[in-house]
Amino acid sequence: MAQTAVVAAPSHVTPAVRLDTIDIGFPERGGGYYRAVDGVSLDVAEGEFVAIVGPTGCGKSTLLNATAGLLKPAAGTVLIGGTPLAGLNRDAGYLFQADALMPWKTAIENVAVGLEVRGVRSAEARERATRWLARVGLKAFLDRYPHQLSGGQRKRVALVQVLILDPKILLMDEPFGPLDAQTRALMCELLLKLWSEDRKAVMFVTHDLEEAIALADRVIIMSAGPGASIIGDHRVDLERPRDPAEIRHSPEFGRIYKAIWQELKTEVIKAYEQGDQG
Ligand SMILES: Nc1ncnc2c1ncn2[C@@H]1O[C@H](COP(=O)(O)OP(=O)(O)OP(=O)(O)O)[C@@H](O)[C@H]1O
Repeated sequence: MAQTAVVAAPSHVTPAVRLDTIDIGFPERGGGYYRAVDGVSLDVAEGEFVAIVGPTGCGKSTLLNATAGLLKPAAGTVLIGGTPLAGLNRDAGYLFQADALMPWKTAIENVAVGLEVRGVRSAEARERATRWLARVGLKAFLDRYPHQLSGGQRKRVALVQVLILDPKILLMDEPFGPLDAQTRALMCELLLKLWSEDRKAVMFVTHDLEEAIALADRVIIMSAGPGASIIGDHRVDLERPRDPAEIRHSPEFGRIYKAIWQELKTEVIKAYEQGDQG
């Protein structure tokens, strides 16, 4: 581990998320078993923004799925606010690469529906959805259907669809992956703005190391699978509030990037070599 590495939060503070020595695997065709992640421990403090990077197929999504309660580890425990997770994680909001907008509902309906399902009156749900959509610059697009919105606009709707439910934990899996570079930069800026107004614990999976450093308080590096584990844990001590586009030009950013990339590169090469052999 590099010098910038940090250890878990002090033991007297209950983390928002604790992955305690978890193993996760999948049955393979023909009766085998693929051990995806092996002995992973990770604490995410309340209000902390943690980015997870690692070579393709190493198990980043698998870790998020376990934290969401969508996957049960073969061994180890997922603790949410100190309580072992059983079933779905109701404290978490999940944003995937592909958004979960319903094509037959307008932007406002897509955002309000989550509140309505929780018993909020329709008029109030719509009022709150309007406020949220206005916060992300979509007040003029309330009645548009998803196919009438740009990729970036749809992503903003998807983001507020999750945030309106006020989850304590935000799980984001390559959320800006399909967007063009400029839209992606604007989404990063928007995400940091919203997060700084109401700090949630965030686990953010990305392939983009620059994005990880620009956004996060800590960057976690996973090794190549099978049996992937955490091999690096770097604190990102860049000032906040940050402009995620501007901060990339600072010398401190360059130093952090270099330290993390040195570790990550080795794993990326390993994963490619395994792919070539496979
Ligand atoms: N349902 C499943 N059944 C069998 N194998 C699976 C399943 N889900 C994931 N895997 C395997 O587990 C490993 C980890 O997958 P995962 O999607 O978590 O990786 P990742 O790091 O998120 O990948 P990427 O960066 O490419 O999105 C991969 O080898 C994948 O093929």
